[in-house]
Amino acid sequence: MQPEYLPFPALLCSVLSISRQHYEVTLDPGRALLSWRKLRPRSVKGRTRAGSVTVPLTEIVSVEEAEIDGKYCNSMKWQHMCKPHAFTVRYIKRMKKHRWRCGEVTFWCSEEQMCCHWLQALNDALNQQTHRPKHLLVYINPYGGCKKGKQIYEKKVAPLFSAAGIAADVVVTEYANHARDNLYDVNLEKYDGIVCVGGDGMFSEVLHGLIGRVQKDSHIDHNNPSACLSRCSIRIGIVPAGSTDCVCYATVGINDPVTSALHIILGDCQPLDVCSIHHKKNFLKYSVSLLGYGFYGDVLKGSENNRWLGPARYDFSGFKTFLTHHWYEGTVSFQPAKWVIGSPRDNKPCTSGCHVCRQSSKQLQELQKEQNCRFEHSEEEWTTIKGKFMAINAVSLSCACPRSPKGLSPAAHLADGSADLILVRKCSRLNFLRHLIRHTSKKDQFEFPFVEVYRVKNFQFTPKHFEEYDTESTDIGNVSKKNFAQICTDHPSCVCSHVNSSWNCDGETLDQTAIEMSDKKVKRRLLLMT
Ligand SMILES: CCCCCCCCCCCCC/C=C/[C@@H](O)[C@H](COP(=O)(O)O)NC(=O)CCCCC
Ligand SMILES: Nc1ncnc2c1ncn2[C@@H]1O[C@H](COP(=O)(O)OP(=O)(O)O)[C@@H](O)[C@H]1O
Ligand SMILES: [Ca+2]
Repeated sequence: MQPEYLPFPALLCSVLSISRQHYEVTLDPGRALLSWRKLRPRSVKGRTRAGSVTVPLTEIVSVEEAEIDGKYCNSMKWQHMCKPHAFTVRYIKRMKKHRWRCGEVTFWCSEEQMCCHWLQALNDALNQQTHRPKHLLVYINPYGGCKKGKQIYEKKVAPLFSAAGIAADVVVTEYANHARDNLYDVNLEKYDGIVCVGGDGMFSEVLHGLIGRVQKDSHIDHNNPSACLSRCSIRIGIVPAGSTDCVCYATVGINDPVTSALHIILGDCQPLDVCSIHHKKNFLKYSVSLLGYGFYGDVLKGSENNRWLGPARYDFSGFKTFLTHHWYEGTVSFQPAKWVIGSPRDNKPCTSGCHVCRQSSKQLQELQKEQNCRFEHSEEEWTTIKGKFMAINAVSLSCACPRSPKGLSPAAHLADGSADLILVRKCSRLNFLRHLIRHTSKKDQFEFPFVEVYRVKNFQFTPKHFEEYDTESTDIGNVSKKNFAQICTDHPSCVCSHVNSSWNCDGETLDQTAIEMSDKKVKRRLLLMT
């Protein structure tokens, strides 16, 4: 049978076979769809099965000529054909809860010419997807999460990359910060994207390497809190293999390596807010997920010696930290993010293509143009709150993760240029437990008199003992440490070890407790391939 073909990109329609059944197969370049429909639908219990499948061309993973083994050639079915020809299409199958799988279908053609024509048309359609990566640099942390990063990549991700014709240069890290250091030397122009196989800590390492490298190449001093950073044009993809995986979960909706690999193959792209943390004029770190003092800082500190427990170290340490029930005194000051159109109390989570992010970042860009990027000098009011806190959390995204599917701030936006600042004031142990439990249910965790949440563009925190013993010295950390040591010597029986907590910055402990965080957006935005 001759295909009704017209020159590409006209519609292509043929009768082909799938598993010995005849199907009408249509490639509609105008609507960017590939569909197949059974020609003789079978009746099951009196009902006719539709037997029709439609796949957007943007969701085709690969197209290749099928291997035809002897079994098929000798089968009765194909004896009437002098030589059967077939091609296989791999495509995205959407499952429940944002999970993706790779579906596969082999179409059998009666003639070689027809098969070639279909292969040509489908490959032309795939070649038009120019945003798809062809060459990736992959960093695997073999010690993250359950120590299965290498296995996950080799078994679940590499075969998909290879089927999609993606070349990957793989580096299995040998020490912490190996990937970060490597990114300063590597020829980035060779790659369309970087993939990190690991958790939030590993993502943060790659992010620091990439942002740092780009700033170094552009001679930008990241120690200057008001400097406008150069934009990174290369994307980072995450294959989840860590303990929390909240960057992956909050962007993709699930922490599943196959789903992430498929998003990477399609070249999906999600901008992400990145904030920078400084202590006086010294750059400390960037953060994309949680910057937490008090409860989450203590959970992280307590988990460090129990890394052998894998992801369970956080549960163990979380339980112990909850029992100790420490609160910390200090001053938080912040400026609200006035350009945003959403609020942390909204009830819609941010998803890909979110209009709140689009609108907010448009308004932010206009504001930045007006202010010529000098955010720190804007005249807007600072709100100052002095108090005793169980936890101070600043999140640039929801921080949804398997432990808390809606996250620390369910309505936080991935790319609106703001962070949500959550203040949990000193409260009873029972009340704190009620607040924590709400993270695991649909109930509002902010609906307590001791919890406040603000959408901010920046904030500063000074622990009480820094306020009292701070000097004008630039080396504030050392001066305050000295003073702090003195308090402890003066009061051997006091609870000084509990006077200060530490900051948990995307799973890393910061050396400083007095910090300034600013969320400059747009210029610091990375493209995240998830
Ligand atoms: C009684 C039930 C209480 C349940 C409370 C659940 C609250 C969970 C909130 C989780 C927030 C996670 C924020 C993410 C932080 C990550 O960046 C960080 C590093 O991740 P990784 O590199 O993958 O290890 N993870 C953490 O700091 C762990 C926090 C765990 C808190 C229990
Ligand atoms: N080969 C390695 N050995 C030890 N630590 C490493 C190695 N590679 C990366 N790291 C560090 O491990 C930390 C945690 O990694 P991550 O993948 O986030 O695991 P987890 O989610 O279990 O914390 C990161 O801060 C990263 O810098
Ligand atoms: Ca945000």
